Amino acid sequence: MNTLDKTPVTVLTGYLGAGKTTLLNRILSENHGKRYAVIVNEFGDVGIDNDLVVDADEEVFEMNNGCICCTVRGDLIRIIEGLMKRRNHFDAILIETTGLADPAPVAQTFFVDEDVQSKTKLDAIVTVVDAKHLLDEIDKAHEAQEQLAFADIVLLNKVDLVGEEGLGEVEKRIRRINPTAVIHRSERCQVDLDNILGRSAFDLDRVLEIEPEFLKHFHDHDHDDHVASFSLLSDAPLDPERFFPWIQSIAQNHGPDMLRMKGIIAFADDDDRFVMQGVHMLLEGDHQRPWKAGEKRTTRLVFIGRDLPRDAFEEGFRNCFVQEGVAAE
Ligand SMILES: Nc1nc2c(ncn2[C@@H]2O[C@H](COP(=O)(O)OP(=O)(O)OP(=O)(O)O)[C@@H](O)[C@H]2O)c(=O)[nH]1
Repeated sequence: MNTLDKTPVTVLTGYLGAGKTTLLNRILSENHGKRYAVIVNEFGDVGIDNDLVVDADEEVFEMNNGCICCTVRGDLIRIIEGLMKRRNHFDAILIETTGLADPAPVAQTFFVDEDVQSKTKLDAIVTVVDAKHLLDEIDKAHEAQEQLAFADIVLLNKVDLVGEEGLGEVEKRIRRINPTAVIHRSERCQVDLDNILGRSAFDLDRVLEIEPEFLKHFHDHDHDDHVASFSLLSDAPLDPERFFPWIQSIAQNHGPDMLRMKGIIAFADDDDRFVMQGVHMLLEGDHQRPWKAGEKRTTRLVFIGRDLPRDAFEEGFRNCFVQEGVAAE
C-alpha cells in the first residue's frame, strides 16, 4: 500500500493533568472538515474521561482495562484492526494515552504489528506539558521523561500560570531531554492545529537513537509503584456546602501528592452534572450538562496520587452527603 493511502495516527501523550483531554476536545470541536476515530485510555477503574470528551460525531473507543502501554499487544491492536475494517468512516486516528503511559510501546505497535503497519502510519507523538508542574514532577516521574524523550511535537501548555522566566526554565529542561522536538506554547491548548496534525513528524531514526531495540522486541517498562488510584462512588446526593470546603482542604493538605483528581458530582437539588478537576493544589469546577432522563445520578470521584490516605478521603467524602449510603470501589 502506498504510504499516502495509510491512515495517519496521532498519539497525544503528556503527564497527568497536562491538558491532553483539553487538546482532544479542541481537535474534535474545531471545524477542520476531517473525521477522527478516537481511542481514549485512562488510569483507574472508574471511567471518567469518556464523559469529559465533547459530544462529537466521532466514535470514541475507551480502553479502561489497564494501561495502554501495557496492553498494546492485545486491546490496542484489536481496536485498530476493527477500525481499519471501516476506514472510509474517518480520515485519521487520535489516541489519547493515560498520563502515566510510556508512549514507546504505543508507537511500537505501528511498526511491529504487520497488519497495523500495512494500513496505518504514525504521524506524530504530541506531548502536552503542564508548564506549572513539570519542573517539580519531572525528576520523580520517569513516565514524564519518556513522554518528552519520544515527543515529536511538544505543546507547552498552561502558560497563563507561569511567567516568562519560568517558561524559559521549563523549555530548557525539555531541551535537555529532547533537543529536537518542535515546541509550541499554549493556554488551554489553543494552538493552530496545523502545527499538531498531519505533520509527518514521527522520526524513526531519532527513536532508534534513544531506543536501539525499538523495532526488535516489546519495550520493557515499569510504572511508579507509589502512584495509585482509587475511586469514591455514591448514589446519595452531595451537599455543596460540605463538599467544596472538603475538596479544598484535600487540595491544600495533599496537593503535593495529589497528582490528579477528577469527578462528576450529583449535588442535591441540582439538575446539572458538576465536573470537578484537580491537578495538585489547583482545582476547577463547573456545571457540565443536565442529567439525562433516566440517567443514574451517581457521583464518581477518582484520585491519582502518591500514598494518599484513602480511608481519610473516604470518611471525608461520606461527610459530604445529604443522606447516608456510600460505596467505595
Ligand atoms: N490554567 C490552565 N488550566 C488548564 C490549561 N489547560 C488545561 N487546564 C486545566 O487542567 C486540568 C487538566 O486538563 P485535562 O485536559 O483534563 O488534562 P489531561 O492531560 O487530559 O489529564 P489526565 O488525562 O488526567 O492525565 C483541567 O482542569 C483543565 O481545565 C491551561 O492552559 N491553563
